[in-house]
Amino acid sequence: MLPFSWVGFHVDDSEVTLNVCLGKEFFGGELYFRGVRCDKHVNTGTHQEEVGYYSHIPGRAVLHRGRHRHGARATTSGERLNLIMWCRRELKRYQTDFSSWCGECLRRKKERQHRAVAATKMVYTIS
Ligand SMILES: O=C(O)CCC(=O)C(=O)O
Ligand SMILES: [Fe+2]
Repeated sequence: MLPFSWVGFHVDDSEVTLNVCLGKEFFGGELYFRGVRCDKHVNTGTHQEEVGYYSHIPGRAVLHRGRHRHGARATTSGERLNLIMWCRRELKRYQTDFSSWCGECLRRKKERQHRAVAATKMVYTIS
């Protein structure tokens, strides 16, 4: 058993993480999620729609992207036992560019597209 009851905010060094709750009886220990990020944007702010929670249930698992920023709240009583599998393809093929998964990259790309469309509309309106 780990000598602490909470896990700080982080991303996993994995492409996909499988987190299986094995038991036992406990209160607390919820996971909180704050959006997928690449290395460049890992410390950027969280948008309201990216806030999510997952309460562990013994016998159930959650599968999430390693780059999905998360942490675990304190287990306030009892004992929580989880099996965590950090999964990725073989090391030499490990994907390090997560920009296509990153919520911040996607948001910025969308903003650029909107600005381009707005600029095009302005050109058509003026001419
Ligand atoms: O305690 C948990 O359920 C999450 C642990 C975790 O995120 C990790 O070990 O990477
Ligand atoms: Fe984790």
